[in-house]
Amino acid sequence: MPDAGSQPAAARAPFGQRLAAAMAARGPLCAGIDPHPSLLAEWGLDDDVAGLARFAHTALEALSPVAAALKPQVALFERHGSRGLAVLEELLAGARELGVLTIADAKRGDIGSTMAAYADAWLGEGSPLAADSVTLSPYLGYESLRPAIDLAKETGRGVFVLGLTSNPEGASVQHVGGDASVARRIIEATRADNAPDGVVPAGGDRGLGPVGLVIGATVGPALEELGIDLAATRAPVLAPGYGAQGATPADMRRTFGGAWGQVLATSSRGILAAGPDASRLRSAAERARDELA
Ligand SMILES: O=c1ccn([C@@H]2O[C@H](COP(=O)(O)O)[C@@H](O)[C@H]2O)c(=O)[nH]1
Repeated sequence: MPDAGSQPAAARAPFGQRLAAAMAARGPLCAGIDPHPSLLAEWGLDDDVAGLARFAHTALEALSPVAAALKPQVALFERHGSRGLAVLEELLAGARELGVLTIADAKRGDIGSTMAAYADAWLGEGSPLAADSVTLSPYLGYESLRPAIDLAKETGRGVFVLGLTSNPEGASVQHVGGDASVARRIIEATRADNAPDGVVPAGGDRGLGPVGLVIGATVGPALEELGIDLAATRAPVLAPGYGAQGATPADMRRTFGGAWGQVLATSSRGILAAGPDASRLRSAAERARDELA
């Protein structure tokens, strides 16, 4: 595989430390790069590979200085075929050069043997699609994700496992069962993986580990209702739902309570609607970052 120009794994600090440093320096905003057909049209671009490349380049240059991380939505590159994925590779390489962390929102999940191939693609040294982290779906069981979790730890990268998603349909699977809910089991499973040297810390220690969680900003009181102690997991929390899906900073502070320091709020359409002008795009991201902080 061609080398993607990344640092050797040995020289890379653990993902949790790198993310915490980025959040301390730039605030708790992750800017989503979601080139929806409707946004391409609003930006005066064609829904083709050239339009996609222009969109990705503009978003990268405008948003990198103000976001702790960028989150390209993989599906919106995949819909352009192999040339769309080539644009994503260029975007990931550009983010590395600009020193901004990336979260490939691919939501991968499969039996362990296939999961190892997904891990190689999104987290492997020298893979052209390697990002700093990738989103994973635990529907086949948390342990089926092991190859990706282990590779993330080895390479100083991270994963974000779907816990409580922001869409209204998620509750019918994730919230059922109270204390024994799927969401609670998945979320609690991250705790052991985020414990340094296998020691599970007492609640209150906020040093972030490599295994993050996706918890929607829209889930309201679900964490409390399901008896979930997010702070004890030391998981970085990627929170979609802020912006276009309606959650406000006040909603998020109520939802995440004492775990707020772990939360990286992500917004895509809410920021991207300000394009294509790069300075307006950057201002929209700055406003989002400031109201979150
Ligand atoms: O529970 C989830 C998991 C992932 N997402 C993704 O986040 C962005 C949200 O985009 P907005 O335009 O800010 O609504 C998008 O890429 C989703 O696929 C999510 O929304 N909810």
